[in-house]
Amino acid sequence: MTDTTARAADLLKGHRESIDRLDAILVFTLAERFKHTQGVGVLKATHDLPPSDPAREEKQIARLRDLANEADLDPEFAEKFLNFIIQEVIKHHERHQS
Ligand SMILES: C=C(O[C@@H]1C=C(C(=O)O)C=C[C@H]1O)C(=O)O
Repeated sequence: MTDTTARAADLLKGHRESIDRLDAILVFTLAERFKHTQGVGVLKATHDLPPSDPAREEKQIARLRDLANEADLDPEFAEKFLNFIIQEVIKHHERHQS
């Protein structure tokens, strides 16, 4: 192995270790978010509120797009990602109501 290859292997290892830690943060963050959305689902089911709130979603998407721009993350990707999560939350809320 040349010095350059060894250095590249070291850098790759470092990046992958950071990626693994960040993936763990993502999983714990998502789990925490779903705990709160489950709480919202229970409140909605017991107070006769609809599973989705499009006005709230619109505000969240606008906010997330701003944050993504600030963080140098593709805002289209950020919007798709949030929408994916919200759709899952709405499914949970619909289940609470049935
Ligand atoms: C969690 C809620 O329910 C739904 C899910 C949302 C979310 O995951 O952020 C946002 C709005 C609602 O469509 C809520 O109304 O706050």
